[in-house]
Amino acid sequence: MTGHIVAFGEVLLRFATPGARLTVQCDALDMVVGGAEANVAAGLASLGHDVKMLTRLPSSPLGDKARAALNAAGIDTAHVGRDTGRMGLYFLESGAGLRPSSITYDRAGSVFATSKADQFDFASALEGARLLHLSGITPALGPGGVALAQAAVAAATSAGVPVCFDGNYRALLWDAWDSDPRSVLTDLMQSATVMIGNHRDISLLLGKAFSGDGSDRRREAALAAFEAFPKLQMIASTARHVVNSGHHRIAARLDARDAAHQTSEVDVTGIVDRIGTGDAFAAGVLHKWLQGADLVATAQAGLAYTVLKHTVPGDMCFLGLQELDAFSVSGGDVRR
Ligand SMILES: O=C(O)C(=O)C[C@H](O)[C@H](O)COP(=O)(O)O
Repeated sequence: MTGHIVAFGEVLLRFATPGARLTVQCDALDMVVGGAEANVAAGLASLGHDVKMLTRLPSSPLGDKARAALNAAGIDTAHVGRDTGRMGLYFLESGAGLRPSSITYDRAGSVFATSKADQFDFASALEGARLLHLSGITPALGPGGVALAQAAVAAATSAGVPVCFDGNYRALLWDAWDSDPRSVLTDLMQSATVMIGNHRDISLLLGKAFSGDGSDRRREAALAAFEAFPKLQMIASTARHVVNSGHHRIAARLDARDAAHQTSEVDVTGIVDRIGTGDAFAAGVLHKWLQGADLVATAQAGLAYTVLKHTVPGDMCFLGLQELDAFSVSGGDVRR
């Protein structure tokens, strides 16, 4: 595979309550490195792709920790800038059964969120790239984040690099400032070739509800998005039914302009960690899409990688090609 992928976005430290404890019951929290775009980068790097992370981190032990985690995942960090300032954090109170997990962000004023577009060398990171991946989290950070996301897609467009945009709607971030997510996200979507998002994300973008049932509703939404966004070639989404926090049923769906494919549903039980599973889905889909695979194989890879991620603690999925390929035949038994 020639050419690299650029992932642009904020890298975070996550502090999670161990087991299913409430925060009030904990004296220590588990720390891992995450962040939506870095999670996609880690998945793609683990699947054998050449991936560069374009971000900025504090010049501090916390920034060192984040950069070391990116390197450990096999991600190129040559375009990771460093500066004095704070690290973006989030706190995860882990759920169980019918009590969902909850997230508290502590990322305002981070080095990434306060960066200016001219502090990133978009042109050199994107030179020779096959894809820019970014998400709706960067513009949700505030007016500065909107400017960063706009600069990233403008640089990709002028370099002729296709854009993958993951809606990743985070109400907690958009609601923290006087934001207009619809106009910001619609503008960014004009540059996207691939969208990761479902009919609800499309409803938000287009200010329109889709009335049909199940698959029909998703197709109706996809066709409306293809009409609104002329560059868009593929929309990838999961259909997730939550039974409880340890048991979900998941299918993968891909919509192209002239065809669609939805996989059958997989029962995912004994969930170890749900965070980062949307990013693993994106990585699995992009992995196959970049190879020019058909909709069926691409949807299957997205499904397999997201299902596998539910078994991996932490934000990032480090499973490789062998695990991805073995997924459908192993049945979960020990490999010896
Ligand atoms: O929320 C944010 O801003 C983050 O970046 C933290 C997490 O890494 C992603 O939210 C994971 O996203 P999912 O794959 O959809 O679970």
